[in-house]
Formats: sequence, structure tokens, C-alpha cells
Amino acid sequence: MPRFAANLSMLYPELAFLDRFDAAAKDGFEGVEYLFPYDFPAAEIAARLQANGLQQVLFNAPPGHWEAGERGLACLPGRENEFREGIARALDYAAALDCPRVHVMAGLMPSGLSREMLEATYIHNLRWAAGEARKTGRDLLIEPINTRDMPGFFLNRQDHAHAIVAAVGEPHLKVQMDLYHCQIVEGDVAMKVREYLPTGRVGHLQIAGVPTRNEPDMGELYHPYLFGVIDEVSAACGWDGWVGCEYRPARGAVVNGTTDGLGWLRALRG
Ligand SMILES: O=C(O)C(=O)[C@H](O)CO
Ligand SMILES: [Mg+2]
Repeated sequence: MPRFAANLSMLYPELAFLDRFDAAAKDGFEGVEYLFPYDFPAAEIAARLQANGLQQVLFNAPPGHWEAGERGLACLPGRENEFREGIARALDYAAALDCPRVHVMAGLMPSGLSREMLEATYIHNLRWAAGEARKTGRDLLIEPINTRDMPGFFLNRQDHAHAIVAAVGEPHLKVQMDLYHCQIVEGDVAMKVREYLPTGRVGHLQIAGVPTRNEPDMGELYHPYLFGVIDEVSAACGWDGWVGCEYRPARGAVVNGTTDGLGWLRALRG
């Protein structure tokens, strides 16, 4: 069975953010991920992790003005200084939370700029950032995201993400392979897991039911089969990453809604 991490930005929506750590541990999770820690002192989050015996496995670098609709700065010409400040801040939090990886969002394509210019900026920024991450022994991740959920997002496909990682040429830059986005944009998910996990360039996986982004036992993907593929490929190539449960509980923000929806995980645990 893969190692599953609870995504605390989506799971346990009825609870205050800091109380979600406790809930995830009670449900048997050993790792957590979420979008952003920056509203809280790192020490406060570290205390929640420690109190619950949880590992912080992933969070995101500052994405620009999230509330104003921005979704990352990495491909945006003219925002390089802000991008670098954000990476420095993220790596400080990663050190305090003992988190081995940070997701760096590409950004939305601004009108009037060529793809070539955005790609050049993206590679330049990521090369600098991955070098900073290397100094601290952590990985930075880039994630292809579907444009139905995030119209205009620069990075959408696995092959593009892997080409970017190759162009950057830094071993501390990897791909965050979200099978939910992969199914929506590309399909053929099991074969893509078989193709990309053995490359050593996938730093993290994420899952959700497609198309509603609810529990993985809902929708068009049959996750027990995919978990078997992940297990088989991991055993063969030594991949030892986490699988983030990045879905919105179908029961919504109700007491025990997330826990009640974890039947798929209880079935795997047997
Ligand atoms: O949306 C996703 O799939 C993510 O993993 C991001 O971290 C945030 O958009
Ligand atoms: Mg994701």
C-alpha cells in the first residue's frame, strides 16, 4: 500500500486549520501536506506536527497574490525578486517544519507575452531556486495542473514538466504528479505512472476522484488498480515518495465528514 498523506487544505474542512493535524493523526495518517503555512508561526505548526507524530511532507511556496487570483510567479517576467523572496521564505519554513519538499507553482499566462518568453523565465527562475533548495538538501516540485480548474495555468502536461526539469538540469527539481490533473488533461494514467516513476524525477504523487475531486472511490478512475501499479513500480524502481490525498470530502464541511469518507483507505488497510 502506498504511503498516504492527508491534504489539510482540503480534508477536515469543518475544523480550524491547526485542529486538522490532530484529526488526520486520529484517522491514521502519518504525513500531512497543505497549500500554505504562512498565516501561522512555523513553531506553532511544528508543535502540532510533533504532538501528533506527523511528518510534514509538502507545502507550497508563496504564490503571489492568491486572493487576487494569482497562482504562482515562477514563469512571470518582471516578478523575479518577489519569486526569490518567496523561495527564501518557503525554505525557512521547510527547515523549521523539517519538510523535504516544496511545491513551486508556475503561474497563469499573462496576455501579450509569448510562451517562449514565459518558458525562458520559468527555467531561469527554477534553476536559481533549485540551487537554493540543493544547499538545504530539499527538493522543489513543479506540478502540471488542468486548465478546467485553473484556466491559463502555464504547466499542464507531464511531458512538459519533465522537459522543464531536464532543461533546468538540477537534481533537486522534480515533478509533483497529481493523477487527478493527469487524468483530466492526458488520461492513460497507469501507463504514465509506469513511465515516469522510474525516471527518479517524480517527487510526489497526489490523488482524487475524477471529475468531481472527491474521495478516490468516486468517479472514473479505479484507484485500487492504480495503487497496485504504484506499489509494483515502486518496488521495482525504489520510489519511496508519498501520495497526497488532495480531495474535497463529498460530505462537505460536516462533523466526521472526512473520516466517514475514508472507507477507501480502511479497505486498503484491511
Ligand atoms: O491544485 C493542486 O493540485 C495542487 O496540488 C496545488 O498545490 C495547488 O493548486
Ligand atoms: Mg495537486
